[in-house]
Amino acid sequence: MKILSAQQIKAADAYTIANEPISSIDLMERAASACAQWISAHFSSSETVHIFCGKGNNGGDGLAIARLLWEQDYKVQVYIVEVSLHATDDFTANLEKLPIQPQYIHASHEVPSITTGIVVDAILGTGLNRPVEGWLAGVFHHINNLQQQIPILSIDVPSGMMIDSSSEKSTCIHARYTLSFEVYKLGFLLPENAERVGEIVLLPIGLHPEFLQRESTPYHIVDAAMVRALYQPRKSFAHKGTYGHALLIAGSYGKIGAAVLSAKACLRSGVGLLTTYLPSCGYNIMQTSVPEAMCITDPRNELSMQFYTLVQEKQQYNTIGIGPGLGTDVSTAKGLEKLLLQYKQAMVIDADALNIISQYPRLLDQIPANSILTPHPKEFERLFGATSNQFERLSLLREKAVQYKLYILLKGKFSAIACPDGVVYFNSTGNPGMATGGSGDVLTGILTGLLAQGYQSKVAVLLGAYIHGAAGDAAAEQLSQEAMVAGDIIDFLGEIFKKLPN
Ligand SMILES: NC(=O)C1=CN([C@@H]2O[C@H](COP(=O)(O)OP(=O)(O)OC[C@H]3O[C@@H](n4cnc5c(N)ncnc54)[C@H](OP(=O)(O)O)[C@@H]3O)[C@@H](O)[C@H]2O)[C@H](O)CC1
Ligand SMILES: [K+]
Repeated sequence: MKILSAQQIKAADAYTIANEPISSIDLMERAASACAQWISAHFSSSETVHIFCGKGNNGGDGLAIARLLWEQDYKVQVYIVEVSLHATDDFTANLEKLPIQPQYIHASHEVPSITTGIVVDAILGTGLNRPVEGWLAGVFHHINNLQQQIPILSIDVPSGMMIDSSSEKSTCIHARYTLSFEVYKLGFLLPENAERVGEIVLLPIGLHPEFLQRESTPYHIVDAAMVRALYQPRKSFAHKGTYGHALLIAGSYGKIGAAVLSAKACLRSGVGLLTTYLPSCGYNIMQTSVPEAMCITDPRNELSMQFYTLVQEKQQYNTIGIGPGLGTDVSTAKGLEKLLLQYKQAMVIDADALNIISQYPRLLDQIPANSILTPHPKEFERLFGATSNQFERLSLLREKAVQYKLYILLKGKFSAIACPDGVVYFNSTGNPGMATGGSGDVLTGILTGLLAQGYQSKVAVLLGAYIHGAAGDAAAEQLSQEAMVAGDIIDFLGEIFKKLPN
């Protein structure tokens, strides 16, 4: 699914009006009725609905929602926040049709104290063109300070939030739900806005499919439909050689668990054969807990230069996953450098392997093209430097993926996957229960398994990120976000793979 900018959404609006064709006021009515329907499906008509409207089209939506809910016997209060002198035509048309008397607000102290019901925020939408400050910021603070039990529903966008740039300097409404039209907005997907958007509900409003199809954007969402199209069912005449041989280089004294989790996830993702390369202290643990994996050990407790020799001698590995629990010992760093000089196929690089690379940045140039890097935000910062906000970090992510011809998966609620062509995909699965030790090791295992069995890097990283999050969602559903651990993600992989065929 495409993510459009504010400008593109405006163009989609205009294209729909001209080519469906539909009048602008009827398109607003369609948007408002989608919201009113959602509200009536989720809140009883005994609730008073307090609707705050600006004077643009977002406010117009609010007025139309007010009328539609009033017609369904909701008690409705409308407050018009005088954000500007100018009102749009569709706002004015809906004001004329409003069956109740609105109250006007020109100062923050005029916000009523609301103790029951629900609040609808239709003050500002995608037309925001500067940070919210002054008395309007005061109005937003008043609304945000309403008692916790009063849900705030933002229409299209939480008022005050920029959708294409950072809103750190803007005062924003903090919504419990954002009822947004047709497409995800980029700002929703970045952590700086997590507290502002709340739960995102996408409501289709019939924007013209032709426009949505032909418009190009560097930002996309990985959804179930995309993943089903990427998935390749196994061939009926397959043998274990058909699905590749992966090498997983992982573990150090005290962190063999990371290697075990990664190895299990790799095997549960369909790899034909797996060899793990571990420090000798991990041998018994790996052979006992993952009997399906072959095991080669390094005599030291840290993985040393010897692992490069091993790869050099045995070129049969279809891919290599390196990093989980590895440690950053100097001998390991030397081994990694030698490995990068020798091995030229796409590989998966995670955790301490990334930390080593950030200590020796020259190694970035040695990483085979189309490899997959999976940093969390701190690792990303160590690798590529700090940025002043998350939109800038996103630009840097794209820039580095293009520069080094890599797939870089920046972990987060919506993990951002930047590709060598500069396109970014946001994963839509996963939950906070996955913020637990070992989740990343599981992801490395899945990605290594998919790459080894012949998926192209792009497919492997999109499919892998989605499956990882979906298995985490299934685990949380059954066990709770609190009680689930990383190993549970592996246990639910099968359930997700079963759902993939079209
Ligand atoms: N295609 C769709 O998805 C549809 C969207 N609809 C709704 O329309 C809004 C966008 O409406 P628009 O009129 O373009 O913009 P807003 O309502 O968000 O803003 C209106 C004016 O507010 C002023 N403004 C901007 N920033 C600030 C600020 N920081 N402080 C105060 N005022 C501000 C600005 O006017 P100025 O003259 O003051 O510059 C804006 O013009 C979209 O979000 C949907 O809700 C349609 O209803 C259906 C189709
Ligand atoms: K809004």
